[in-house]
Amino acid sequence: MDKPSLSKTQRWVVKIGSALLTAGGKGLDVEAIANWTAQMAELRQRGIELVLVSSGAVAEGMTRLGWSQRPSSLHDLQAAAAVGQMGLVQAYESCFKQYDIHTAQILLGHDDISARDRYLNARGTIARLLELGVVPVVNENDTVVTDEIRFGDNDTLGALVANLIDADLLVILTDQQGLFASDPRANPDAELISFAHANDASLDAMASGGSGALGRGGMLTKVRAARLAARSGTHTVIAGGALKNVLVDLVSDKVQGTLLVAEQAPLAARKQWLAGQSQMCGSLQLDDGAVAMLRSSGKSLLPVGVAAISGNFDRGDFVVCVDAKGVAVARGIVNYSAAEAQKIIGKGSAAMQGALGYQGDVELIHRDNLVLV
Ligand SMILES: Nc1ncnc2c1ncn2[C@@H]1O[C@H](COP(=O)(O)OP(=O)(O)O)[C@@H](O)[C@H]1O
Ligand SMILES: N[C@@H](CCC(=O)OP(=O)(O)O)C(=O)O
Repeated sequence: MDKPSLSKTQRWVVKIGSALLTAGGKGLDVEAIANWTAQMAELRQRGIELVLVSSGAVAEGMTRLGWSQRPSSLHDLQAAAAVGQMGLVQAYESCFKQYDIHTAQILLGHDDISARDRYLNARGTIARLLELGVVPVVNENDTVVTDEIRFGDNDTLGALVANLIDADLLVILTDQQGLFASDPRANPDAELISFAHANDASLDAMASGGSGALGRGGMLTKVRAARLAARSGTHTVIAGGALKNVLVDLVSDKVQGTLLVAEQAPLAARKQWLAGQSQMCGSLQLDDGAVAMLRSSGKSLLPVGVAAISGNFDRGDFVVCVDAKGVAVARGIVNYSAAEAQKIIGKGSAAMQGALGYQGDVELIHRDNLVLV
């Protein structure tokens, strides 16, 4: 297996864990946050789009509330998270401000990723923030989640965010230098794994040592996150957050930690996932021009190229695109419900707002959500 070069990666999710952020439970490590921020500002200058997934709300809330032991009651945990989240976003906002970079707070729950209309909204909003040069700071929406539906650890959330935005790279910063052949807290001589395939099943046994006192998932959730990220073609680096230049060095392929490689590139992975969907909720009948355009140019499908629709689909559902004879041409995720689509088909972009009563997406199906059949 060849080692991929990270120098051309363009969209990163950086996940910073509780164990690192809170200096072993002594409050937010502001110096460390300033250091990561400086590195991320440099990465932004080099044109890399960044989404930060930051843990630490519960740990910081505990410090602010004077609690020395992690509470077990759900509402205590949620209260601590709500208090601590303020500290987290304040810290990032003031550090990034020194580099004239805006931050944005995004709190996500399970439904925001699994419900298709919310998924499209989260994806669209994050993409827009990245275009605007903003660094979104993501955490789980701890205040409202229940045990059954919480991600729990932010490694999983980081991977889901990487899937959501088709990131090229997920960087998981933690308190160890990477994945070791066994837990270095129990076995100080364990060897650092520098490079492996994300789907290598032997990694699970190495990572089974549990988490530290403040972290949630330990190394196992990081390995599983790498596997999840690989589904959207995202490579993962697990590295020690305290190491000098750990983020910036990645651009020159200096990986100070463990690189877990995905097999496919993000767009190819997304197209394969789209092609594998079989449950279609409706169909769009395209005019000849739109059929030719889709086949030749790979552009997005605009409402103007659709002659008729059938089925009772919602925003975020899968639909099949057919030609005038009913032959399938493409399939994809539609941006409008059937009722809304009915109002805008055949219309140019300028007329859409009048027909809908609001300004929505200009595409009926975005090119990234469309695959030819
Ligand atoms: N094979 C391993 N290699 C490295 N660390 C491991 C391994 N197995 C278990 N761990 C533990 O995982 C911990 C990091 O996970 P965690 O405490 O959840 O931190 P974070 O808050 O950064 O997610 C390390 O402190 C380490 O003790
Ligand atoms: N949402 C939680 C994060 C949970 C957590 O600690 O995750 P992790 O850092 O991955 O072990 C918080 O901000 O406290």
